[in-house]
Amino acid sequence: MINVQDIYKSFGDNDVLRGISAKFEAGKISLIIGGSGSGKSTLLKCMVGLHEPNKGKVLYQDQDFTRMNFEERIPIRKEIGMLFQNSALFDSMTVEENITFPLQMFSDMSKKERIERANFCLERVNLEGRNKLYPAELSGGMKKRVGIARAIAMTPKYLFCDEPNSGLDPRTSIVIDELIQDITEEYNTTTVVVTHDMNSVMGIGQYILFLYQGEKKWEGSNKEIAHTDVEELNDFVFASPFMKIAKEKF
Ligand SMILES: Nc1ncnc2c1ncn2[C@@H]1O[C@H](COP(=O)(O)OP(=O)(O)OP(=O)(O)O)[C@@H](O)[C@H]1O
Repeated sequence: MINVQDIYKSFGDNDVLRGISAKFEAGKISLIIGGSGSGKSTLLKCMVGLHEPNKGKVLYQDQDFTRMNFEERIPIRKEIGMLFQNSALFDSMTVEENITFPLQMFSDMSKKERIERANFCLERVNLEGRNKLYPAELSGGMKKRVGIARAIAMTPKYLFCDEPNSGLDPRTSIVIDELIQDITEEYNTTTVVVTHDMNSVMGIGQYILFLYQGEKKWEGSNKEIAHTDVEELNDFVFASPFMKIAKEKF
């Protein structure tokens, strides 16, 4: 469980986050949604320590991450897996080297153990046998899956995904969503996803946090979202003609 309490973050006179509180539970997928510039990525970065909030706390279980120094954060950082927006694979490394990289950095596994773990993770994302390929030889969806394999290599307790569906076709997006869902359930991870993808919202949004101009405007589940009377949320989620039709069915 990650507990975010009253987070404020400004860049100069730009007040980006204004008093955000939310609970992200283990074994559940939590989505952060909102318009462009509403502060989603900034919140994610405050949660993993890439930004320091001006005020407020981020608690991992009961441990106050915000108060910790670099050294004190290391054990929690080791429990965090991250899937970045562009997959952020190292182009000069093979798939296997990309996946074993965090293990080499943060674990005391032998080379043989690291390769076994890479094979297991590749199998988990249905890319078995692709060890020796380079990122340039992979499709966008395959890169995301390698990114997920790398993110789960250390068996993380916390999984953060920034726009996991960006640039993917709808079918591949669903495959990625299902994979994130399966991993969350299998390993009981606390999974936090920043997304613009309304299919993901309706499909896997067990907890949804809607940011509007740096404030929490709504929170709830995908079951509840279709019945919201929050105007800004309705305008955001059900903006497209397709989503308008989908809303009637819920
Ligand atoms: N490092 C930074 N320095 C200065 N301003 C920043 C920085 N990072 C983000 N901002 C500003 O914070 C605001 C929110 O940005 P953020 O990236 O969190 O939004 P977002 O909701 O993730 O948007 P998008 O959906 O477009 O990715 C923007 O006005 C942005 O310019």
